[in-house]
Amino acid sequence: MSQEYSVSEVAQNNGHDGKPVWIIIKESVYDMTEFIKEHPGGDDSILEYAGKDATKAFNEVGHSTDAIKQMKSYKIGVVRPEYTKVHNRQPTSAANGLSEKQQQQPECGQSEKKRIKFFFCF
Ligand code: HEM
Repeated sequence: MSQEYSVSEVAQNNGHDGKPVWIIIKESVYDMTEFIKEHPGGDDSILEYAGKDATKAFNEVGHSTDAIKQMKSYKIGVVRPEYTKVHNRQPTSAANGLSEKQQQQPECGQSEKKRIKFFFCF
């Protein structure tokens, strides 16, 4: 089983005062301390998200499949399930500027109860 970290534990590892540089991408926690020196996108782009959720930024760059494979080497664990539950299948949205309303919006056709919303989705 993967090591679990709370969001506040991750936040403490923000690269300040010689601390490691951890980031969250999807529900996974990555230790970027060594990798920032060799990251082709520069250290700044990662340091900006040290201790935070970088999912949106990571996706927006459109990283190659090689980059995605490379991520495995830096994964140290996952974010505690409470985080995933609270953010309702969008565990990484909190630090990415989505409003509460956006975070709560269900995807279309997810469940029986939400089927009624189907019509509003198209
Ligand atoms: C485990 C995490 C990460 C890995 C393994 C990784 C790896 C890479 C690799 C291999 C490239 C070269 C281009 C490619 O193959 O796609 C790249 C480029 C880049 N990455 Fe990352 N990256 C990570 C996280 C991030 C994050 C969090 C950001 C935040 C914005 C970021 C921003 C960039 C940028 C701006 C480039 C340059 C794109 C370009 O020149 O077109 N990366 N990254």
